[in-house]
Amino acid sequence: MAIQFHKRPGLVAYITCGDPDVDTAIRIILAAVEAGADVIELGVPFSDPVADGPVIQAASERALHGGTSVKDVLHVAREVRRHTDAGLIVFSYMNPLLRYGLEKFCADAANAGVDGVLVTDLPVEEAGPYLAAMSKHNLDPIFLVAPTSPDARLKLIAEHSRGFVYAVSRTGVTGTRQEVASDARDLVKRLRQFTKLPIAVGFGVSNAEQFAEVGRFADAAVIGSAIMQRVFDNPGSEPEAVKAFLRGLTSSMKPAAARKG
Ligand SMILES: O=P(O)(O)OC[C@@H](O)[C@@H](O)c1c[nH]c2ccccc12
Repeated sequence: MAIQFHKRPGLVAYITCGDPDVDTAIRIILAAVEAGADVIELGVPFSDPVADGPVIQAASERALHGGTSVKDVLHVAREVRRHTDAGLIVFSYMNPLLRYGLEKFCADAANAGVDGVLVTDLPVEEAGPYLAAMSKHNLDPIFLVAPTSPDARLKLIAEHSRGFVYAVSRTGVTGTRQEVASDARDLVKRLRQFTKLPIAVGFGVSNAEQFAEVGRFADAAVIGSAIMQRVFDNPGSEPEAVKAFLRGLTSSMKPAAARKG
């Protein structure tokens, strides 16, 4: 098990664990994998999700309302891992992980079959103890870079990243957009100077055209809000709806030389 992209662009699917409930989230994730997702971001719902747009905020609220905890997210990982080798990333704010206990979290995540972790609000400059715990348990630390990150910061992040690097196509919050920001292309180019790891681009990728466009300049595209919108719009048939949507994106993609993280 490792983070690996099989097509170009690779597909990273963000899924809030626990929306509408934990068991359905497991089925949604497996449906996304069947539709071609290489990596799943297992979203830990959090009460103060400052970087999230309205769709993912609402998904988080529903998941919290159902009582979804870090422990549940690790249960999701363990169940999903029984059926697939897809890359599994826990996607969280720092607070829930600290409450769980950082060392215990890393041990339990590795044991559940998780490959990597992305903490949205942890700057690499403050990540010492986190990086040590991650490395001890052989987990890949994934970081976000933004168009506003200066080169020195891109370099630092590249040095501490494993698996892939997540390039946010613009500043602001997550959510669907009309077009993929041209900033994203420049950012990928700048980041490429500092790393050979795959680069995934996210924020505002919501249809087949944008997905293909990202593939022209990056290794993978992240899709979040467009998936969680399908979950919300299709009560009772969430996995089927997500699968149909993602198949529409991946069906025209070509196999690429596999790029290992
Ligand atoms: O929703 P979008 O625009 O498709 O972007 C992916 C994004 O949602 C997902 O990766 C994500 C969820 N929460 C975040 C917080 C910060 C950065 C990124 C994220």
